[in-house]
Amino acid sequence: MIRVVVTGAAGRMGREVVKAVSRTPGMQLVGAVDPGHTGQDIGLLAGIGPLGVVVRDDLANVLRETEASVMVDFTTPHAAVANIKTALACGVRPVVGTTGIPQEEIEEIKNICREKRLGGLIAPNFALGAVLMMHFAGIAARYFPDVEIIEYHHHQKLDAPSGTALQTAEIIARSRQGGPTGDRTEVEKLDGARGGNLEGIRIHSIRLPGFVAHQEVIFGGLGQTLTIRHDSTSRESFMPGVIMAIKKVLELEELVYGLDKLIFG
Ligand SMILES: NC(=O)C1=CN([C@@H]2O[C@H](COP(=O)(O)OP(=O)(O)OC[C@H]3O[C@@H](n4cnc5c(N)ncnc54)[C@H](OP(=O)(O)O)[C@@H]3O)[C@@H](O)[C@H]2O)C=CC1
Ligand SMILES: O=C(O)C1=N[C@H](C(=O)O)C[C@H](O)C1
Repeated sequence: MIRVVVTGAAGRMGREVVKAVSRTPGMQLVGAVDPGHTGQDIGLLAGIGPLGVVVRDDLANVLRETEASVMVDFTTPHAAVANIKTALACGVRPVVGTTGIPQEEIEEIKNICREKRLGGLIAPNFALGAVLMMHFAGIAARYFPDVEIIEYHHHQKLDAPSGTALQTAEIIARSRQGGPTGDRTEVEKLDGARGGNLEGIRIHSIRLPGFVAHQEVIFGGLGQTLTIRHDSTSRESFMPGVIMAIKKVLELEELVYGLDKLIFG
């Protein structure tokens, strides 16, 4: 039985993880941490009826008392870094979906995992379709060096651009030969009109009610465009990836970044 603690358990993603873990054979939800909801039954918060797991705010004690083997974190960048370090100190493997964690923190976490020979996973997107979108974008970039990314998210998202857009741009930058074609002499008449710029790849972030998580990667060529689009229409889309990561992290002895490494090797 894989014993799982969820941090950020009362949040939009945390509640979905609570439901998914609770209905997965071979897994047991043993703890829930979310400081704003202490004392409440997490099953009731997640809308699946009482589970007898009460939300707490003392992660280290929860991890030790429950003898957890995996912690799943969907919180904020600052909280996630502290939670991951607490988990590793307790010998618990982190599976992390929180985006916006600074690169230097990821490097430090990598070192802790290596020293302790403990596996961990940080993935900016757990939806299989999004992982494939990034993979296909990497292939297309070999043939189409001109590309821009548009990502669309719900209006309560804290970070921009999304972690997925950043990972997509990094994959494209590694895959394409050189930068965009031609000289650009454009003038930005309104600050930000051309979006963010990661290694010459423009990223545009839309935030509106009505969206969950969506992205288009648009390649432009001579007389043609190629658009690769992924839509998460519900947060259930992330759950098969989260469940897969909980199982696979037990076999890892280092920190892995990106679900693609577990899927494609
Ligand atoms: N990798 C992926 O596939 C996906 C990643 N995400 C990422 O997951 C993160 C969370 O998203 P979402 O669920 O929408 O956000 P929410 O704001 O709905 O949930 C975050 C929860 O974490 C709680 N929290 C804050 N600090 C702590 C702490 N120290 N310990 C435990 N819980 C804490 C918050 O409480 P309070 O509100 O009281 O502060 C809140 O309940 C974001 O970074 C988002 O980008 C989202 C979807 C998919
Ligand atoms: O905040 C979200 O909702 C999402 N965040 C992740 C990201 O930043 O890429 C994954 C997905 O896009 C949903």
